[in-house]
Amino acid sequence: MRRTSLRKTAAFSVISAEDVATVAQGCLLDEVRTWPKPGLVSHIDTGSHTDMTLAHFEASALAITPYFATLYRAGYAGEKLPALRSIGMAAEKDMLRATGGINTHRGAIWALGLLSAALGWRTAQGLKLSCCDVVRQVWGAEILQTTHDPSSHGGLAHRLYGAGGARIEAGWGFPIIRSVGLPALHRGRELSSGDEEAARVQCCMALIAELEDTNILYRGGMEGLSYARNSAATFLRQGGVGLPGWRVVAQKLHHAFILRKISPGGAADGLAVCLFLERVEHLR
Ligand SMILES: CC(C)(COP(=O)(O)OP(=O)(O)OC[C@H]1O[C@@H](n2cnc3c(N)ncnc32)[C@H](O[C@H]2O[C@H](COP(=O)(O)OP(=O)(O)OP(=O)(O)O)[C@@H](O)[C@H]2O)[C@@H]1O)[C@@H](O)C(=O)NCCC(=O)NCCS
Ligand SMILES: Nc1ncnc2[nH]cnc12
Repeated sequence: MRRTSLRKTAAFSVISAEDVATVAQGCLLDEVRTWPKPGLVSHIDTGSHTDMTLAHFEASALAITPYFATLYRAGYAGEKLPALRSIGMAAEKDMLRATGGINTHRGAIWALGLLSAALGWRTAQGLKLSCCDVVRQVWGAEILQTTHDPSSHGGLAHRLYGAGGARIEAGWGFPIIRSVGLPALHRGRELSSGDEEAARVQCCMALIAELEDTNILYRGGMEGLSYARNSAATFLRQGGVGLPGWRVVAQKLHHAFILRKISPGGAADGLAVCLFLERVEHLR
């Protein structure tokens, strides 16, 4: 396919399918290469996980990259949700093949996949809508109607705790990403005088404090979720990455999550989504 260069319109940039895929890959790699994120895998350690390492995330990110371009093209062609879902499921299969059966990026395929499709849709329509609004307006109703697989971890969290998880966030146009994640990323830069890793930690903590993360619910129940939210909120209240010695505080929290074996996979995906939105919408 012909590669188009970035071209700015009055409100949003036009970005090619290949560029979207490259940006998505960069965001996934930046997410995993952020430390300390409580309970999560990074280049330093494997957090609460005994089955996944940085290498799994890198292999997975490489394997799923082409699907973001495919989803962009599907959005450009005006495809409905079922067509996007079959591409997303093929991406999940390749992820599992690359990781030897480990779920590294299921939530990221979902969110970044829908947003990639939204960028394609918006380019084709020439409309000045944010890609989060495109997801909500074009596919939101269908997304909110999809039923939970009762055997999935998300399905279990929905049945036991009524958690909406990744579907609700996407169906409503990523409200927590927009109202919590992106402002925290910007605030993190201010607090740390532009330290990008610190900004990513601030963003991840803010998302942990707000999201109803089905990974935490699955492993730690409601008690685990309350603990995770409260402790991340305390970190932020105490000054977040603006606090002198914040890395030591964040590292302690990381170890506390590891002791409880909880892992905020939804917040990790949310961090990648915030980076993606900044980069494709040129918010920064
Ligand atoms: C519609 C789906 C989202 C269905 O998924 P599911 O029913 O599982 O729904 P959720 O649990 O809500 O979400 C799936 C993943 O999304 C991440 N997530 C969790 N909470 C939230 C939240 N509140 N908001 C947004 N996103 C959230 C999370 O993904 C991350 O964690 C995974 C790693 O977790 P890990 O701890 O290793 O857990 P497991 O391996 O599962 O178990 P154990 O280790 O504990 O044993 C990793 O994937 C991260 O990305 C949730 O897991 C959707 O997935 C679906 O239908 N997909 C099909 C394809 C499709 O339709 N695509 C559309 C076009 S792209
Ligand atoms: N860095 C990470 N660690 C564990 N689960 C994740 N899901 C997405 N990113 C993750």
